[in-house]
Amino acid sequence: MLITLMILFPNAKINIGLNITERRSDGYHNLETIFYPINIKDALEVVVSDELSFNSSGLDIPGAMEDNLCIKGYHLLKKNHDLPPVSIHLHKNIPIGAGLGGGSADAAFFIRLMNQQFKLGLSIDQMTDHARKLGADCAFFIENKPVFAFERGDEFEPIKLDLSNYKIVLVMPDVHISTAEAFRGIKPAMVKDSLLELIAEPIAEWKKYIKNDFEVSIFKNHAEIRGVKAALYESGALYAGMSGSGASVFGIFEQMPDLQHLEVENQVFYDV
Ligand SMILES: C[C@@](CO)(OP(=O)(O)O)[C@H](O)COP(=O)(O)OP(=O)(O)OC[C@H]1O[C@@H](n2ccc(N)nc2=O)[C@H](O)[C@@H]1O
Ligand SMILES: Nc1ncnc2c1ncn2[C@@H]1O[C@H](COP(=O)(O)OP(=O)(O)O)[C@@H](O)[C@H]1O
Repeated sequence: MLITLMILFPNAKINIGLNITERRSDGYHNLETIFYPINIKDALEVVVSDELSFNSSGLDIPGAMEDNLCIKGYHLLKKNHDLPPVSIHLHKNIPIGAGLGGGSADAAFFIRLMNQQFKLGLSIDQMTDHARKLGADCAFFIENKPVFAFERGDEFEPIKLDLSNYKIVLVMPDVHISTAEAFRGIKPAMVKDSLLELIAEPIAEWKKYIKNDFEVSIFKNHAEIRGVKAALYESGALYAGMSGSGASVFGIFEQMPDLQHLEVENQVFYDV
């Protein structure tokens, strides 16, 4: 039997700023945010097989196999394409319930992998359309480049933002927050200055203007997450903020920091 094997490495993202501007009639919210890819990765392997299967190693993924976003991606593509059964293996390394979009990244990379492997002929726009059906931030991971995102967070404008000369440190407190839970604490409000303009300011200025609307309610209920952000600023961050709906918090530094202000139970990813 011919075994066809392919492996991709889905990466996480951070949100630099997040304004939740309006409640929509479809149950979602309009928002604006900057998505920036970071270097924390899963490993996703797909092998042609006799039947569709999914298994994982690494971090435990909550939910049944059918709930996994890779399997949902398979069924979505199968509606329009003649696909063979595949066996999917995911090594999970991106923290879950962290605001890092790990599940969405897996699904988007799965679509890319299937498109390539089975020559489905899907354009970037067609893959992006498929991805946004699986989750609002899934669409970002098709192109996986820094963007200003708006509407449900699934419409994009590319931005020129390169943080490769800085050190990004990501801290994952021992708390997991679901996106739906985080939205329950939100009162949407329009903004005076768009993030698209603010992000062009020098990084050292960002802390004066750029905020994440989820922080207000999440910090009220989880003082430890607020503490992580404070510790990152005490350690010299030019900018620090919670990513997405939390619970991870990142700091952008000029040099690798000494994180002595941080509680030891937090998991730290250096230079992501
Ligand atoms: C809000 C963000 C910002 O990055 O949070 P994170 O998940 O990254 O933390 C994302 O866009 C999330 O994307 P994703 O996690 O794919 O969201 P989905 O699965 O589509 O939605 C989960 C739930 O969040 C709420 N939701 C999500 C996106 C949005 N623009 N408005 C919403 O109200 C809805 O209640 C929805 O049922
Ligand atoms: N491949 C996957 N990896 C992680 N979580 C997944 C995956 N597929 C489905 N999920 C579900 O999505 C939920 C949140 O996923 P994740 O994208 O990691 O969090 P966040 O939205 O905070 O970035 C998990 O609780 C899990 O039930």
